Parts: sequence; C-alpha cells; structure tokens
Amino acid sequence: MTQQSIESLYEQALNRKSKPEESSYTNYLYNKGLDKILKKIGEESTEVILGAKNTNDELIYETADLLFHLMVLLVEKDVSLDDIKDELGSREGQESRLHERKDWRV
Ligand SMILES: N=c1c2ncn([C@@H]3O[C@H](COP(=O)(O)OP(=O)(O)OP(=O)(O)O)[C@@H](O)[C@H]3O)c2ncn1[C@@H]1O[C@H](COP(=O)(O)O)[C@@H](O)[C@H]1O
Repeated sequence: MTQQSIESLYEQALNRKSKPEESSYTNYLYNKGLDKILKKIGEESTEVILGAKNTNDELIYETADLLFHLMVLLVEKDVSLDDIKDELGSREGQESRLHERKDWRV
C-alpha cells in the first residue's frame, strides 16, 4: 500500500499555492480564503470526534481529511512544518512545566 508523509502532504499544498491548477481542490480552498479553510477545519475536527465514537476505519479516514486541511491552513498562514516541529521539540523534557498548567486535569 502506498503511504504519504505529512511532509509530502505539506509540500503538495505549498506547491498548489505557488503553481495553482484549475481543477485543484486545494486551490479552490485558497481561492475561497481563510474563513472557508477554518470552516473546513471545524467540520473535519467534528468528523474526527464522530469517527472516534464509531469505528477506527472512520477515525482514520477523518483524521486524514483533517490533516490535509491543517496543511492547507498552515500554508495559507505561512507557517512551516519546521515551526510546528520546533514548538513540539521545545516541549520535550518539559513535562513539569506543562503540568504546571493545571487546566488539563479538569
Ligand atoms: N489529501 C487530500 C485530500 N483529503 C481530502 N481532500 C478533499 O477534501 C474534500 C473534503 O470533502 P467534503 O465533503 O468535506 O468537502 P466538499 O463537499 O467536497 O467541498 P466543500 O465542503 O469544501 O465545498 C474532498 O473534496 C476531498 O477530495 C483532499 N484533497 C486533496 N488531497 C491531497 O492533495 C493533493 C492535491 O489535490 P488537488 O489540490 O485537488 O489537486 C492530492 O493528490 C491529495 O494527495
């Protein structure tokens, strides 16, 4: 089975931004603008929640949809995958600092 990395999904979204294609769904989203992309993120997030309540197949399908739309959002906002990796990396070994935020316990 063919697999696709998050990096290549992001690269595709970046590539559509610099070289738009008429039949591209990614370009349809860019043309509609940020509010449309955010609406899709909201819808897809809800579908992930519903999928998780149903079957793992649905969860996997909806997570893939959400990841795709997240990559489009990051490109639209000029945020790189390295920005996200830097943020995640800065949290490594910082459990005690993160746990000071007691709100996650609620
Ligand atoms: N991974 C995806 C991907 N995941 C989901 N989708 C699209 O996201 C849409 C989500 O479905 P919905 O029913 O929620 O949305 P819709 O009713 O089609 O449209 P709207 O609600 O947005 O108006 C579908 O049209 C899917 O085709 C994706 N579209 C593209 N990709 C990747 O992006 C690449 C480039 O695609 P294009 O930009 O279309 O050339 C593709 O080769 C894929 O690798």
